[in-house]
Amino acid sequence: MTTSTEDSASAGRPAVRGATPLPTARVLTIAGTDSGGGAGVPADLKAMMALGTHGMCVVTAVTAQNSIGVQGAWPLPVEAIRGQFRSVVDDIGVDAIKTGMLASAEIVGTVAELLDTVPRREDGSRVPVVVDPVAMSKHGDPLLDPEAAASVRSLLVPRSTVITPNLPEAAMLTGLGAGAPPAILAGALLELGAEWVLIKGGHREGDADDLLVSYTGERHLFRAPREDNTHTHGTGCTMGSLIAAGLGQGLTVPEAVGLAKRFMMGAIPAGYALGAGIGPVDPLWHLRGALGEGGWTPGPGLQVAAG
Ligand SMILES: Nc1ncnc2c1ncn2[C@@H]1O[C@H](COP(=O)(O)OP(=O)(O)O)[C@@H](O)[C@H]1O
Ligand SMILES: Cc1ncc(COP(=O)(O)O)c(N)n1
Repeated sequence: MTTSTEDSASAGRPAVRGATPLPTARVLTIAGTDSGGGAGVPADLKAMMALGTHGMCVVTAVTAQNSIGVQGAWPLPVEAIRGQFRSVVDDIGVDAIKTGMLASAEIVGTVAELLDTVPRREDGSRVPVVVDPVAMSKHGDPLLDPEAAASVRSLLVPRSTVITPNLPEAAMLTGLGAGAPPAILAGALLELGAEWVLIKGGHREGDADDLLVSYTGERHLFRAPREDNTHTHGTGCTMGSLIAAGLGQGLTVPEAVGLAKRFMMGAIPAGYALGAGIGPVDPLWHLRGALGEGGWTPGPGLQVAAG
């Protein structure tokens, strides 16, 4: 989208100089909201924007949530989920999709059905789908009905390009203990039909290493030291959305995970205190320096000419 001062349609209006580059990809999150702004849809949209993509959302559930916990959760009727999805996909289109909190077996089934309606890309390949199998908040509050785990396993895992469980989620989906080695957990998820599995290391002891494996036997270990910051609300949502943003821009799965992991190493130390509990990770950490001491000033790409 470029705005030209010569454009006759803009005659008489203030001229906007400098082209605003088109976002490089349209990325959709299908997830729950977090009224506290730290996880779920707000985190996803911030992360998608952080990598320069256009973020969009299909809200599955509304949560009353803050730094202390989840005080309430209201799944939306499936018609509302179908309606949002059709609005986005049928007009705007999508280059990558990420799923987060899906709340119930009925919603998981609806989302699986909707994913099958996404048009293929020009080269005939499927639009990549990142499945973050959100089951519980950092405070330990449930975000998925226990009986819905079976639907995630049978309907969503086989439709994923990459599934990104933390250790407890991997244990829930495989029936193995959270103490099982990441390679064993990943192998069991590949058997359920995932193309790629990323076992995240946020919940383990020691370093925050993440293991990525593919059904073809490719294996990558993304190593990172554990940051001594308790303000990690939204890390999983942010990571999944960054991966989707990378895939939407044409990166391979290992490239997108590598980019996301490097980006998280800036976002996690920048997590900040908010409320009395766990504050949010900061997907926009890289903009902070640019804001300057005196507050925001227009950058060179956005200059509004006088009159
Ligand atoms: N304290 C930490 N230091 C460094 N990396 C972390 C930390 N906590 C989480 N991560 C990383 O953040 C990403 C999200 O993981 P995780 O926190 O396990 O997800 P979730 O929010 O789903 O539980 C992973 O790359 C993980 O390794
Ligand atoms: C709506 C919603 N989606 C996902 C999470 C998980 O995020 P976290 O594990 O950081 O609490 C959450 N708390 N709320």
